[in-house]
Amino acid sequence: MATPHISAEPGDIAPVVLMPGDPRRAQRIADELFDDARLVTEVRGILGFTGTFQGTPVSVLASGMGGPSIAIYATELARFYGVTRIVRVGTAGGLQPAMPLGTVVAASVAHTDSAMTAGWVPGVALSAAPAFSLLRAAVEAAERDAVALRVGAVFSSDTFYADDPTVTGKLAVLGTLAVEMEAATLYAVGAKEGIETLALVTVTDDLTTGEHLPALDRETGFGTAAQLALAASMPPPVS
Ligand SMILES: O=P(O)(O)O[C@H]1O[C@H](CO)[C@@H](O)[C@H]1O
Ligand SMILES: O=c1cc[nH]c(=O)[nH]1
Repeated sequence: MATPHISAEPGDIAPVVLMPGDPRRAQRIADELFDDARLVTEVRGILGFTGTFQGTPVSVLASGMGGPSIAIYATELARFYGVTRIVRVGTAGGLQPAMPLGTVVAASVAHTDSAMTAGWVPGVALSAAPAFSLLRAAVEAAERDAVALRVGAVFSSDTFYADDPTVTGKLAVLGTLAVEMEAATLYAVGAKEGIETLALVTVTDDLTTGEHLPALDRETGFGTAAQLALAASMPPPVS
C-alpha cells in the first residue's frame, strides 16, 4: 500500500534508510554506494532507491528541505514501511572557525526555532537528540577509519535566508557547530515513532568566512558522511 507521498510497495524499502535533502544526492548515493539499486518511489520527484550494501538491504530516500518535509517522509517510513533507522546525510553552514568546507558534523543535539514540537508537551522545551547507539557507532566508525568527525550541537532552522544573523552568532558563542534545517525534526519524529535517527551533515558553507561550495559540490560532496552513515547504521555482518 502506497502512502500519500511514497509510492513504494511494502517490502520495497529496507529497515535502514539514508536520507539526504536533495533527490539527486539520493540518486548518487544509490548509484555510487549501493549494489543492485532500483528506484522504488518518485512521488513529487522525491527519489527513493533500495539496494544492498555489503549484502544487506538498504534504502535511500530524499527528504526535501525543512522540518515539515522530513517529518512527512520519516513518519510514513516508520508507520507504513517498518523502517527502524534513518540517518540524514545533509549539508550545513559551519558556525565555528577552523571548520573547513567538507567537515562532517554528527549532530549530538539539535537546537531549533521550529514550532513543530512546541505543543507536544505543553510548557516543556523538548530536547532533540539522536539515538545514542547510532551516534556512538558513527564515532567508532570515524575513529576506526581515521575520518575526521566533529560531534556537537547543530541549529535546525526554519529559515535559510535569516533576517537576523545575530541568532547564529549567539548560538556559535554557545558552541553550536553548524546550521541546517532538518535534524531537530528528524530526532523529534524518531522519538515519537520509536525509531533510531541520526544526522550527519557536511559543511558546504562557512558562515565565519563567507565561503560557499557551488550547487554541484553540494550534490556530490557527501562521500564521507554517507560512508559513515552506512558504517553506523547497517547491522553488523553475520559471521
Ligand atoms: O543538503 P540538504 O540535506 O537538503 O540540507 C540543507 O540544504 C538545504 C538548504 O539548502 C536544507 O535542506 C538544509 O538542511
Ligand atoms: O541550512 C543550511 C544548509 C547549508 N548551508 C547553510 O548555511 N544553511
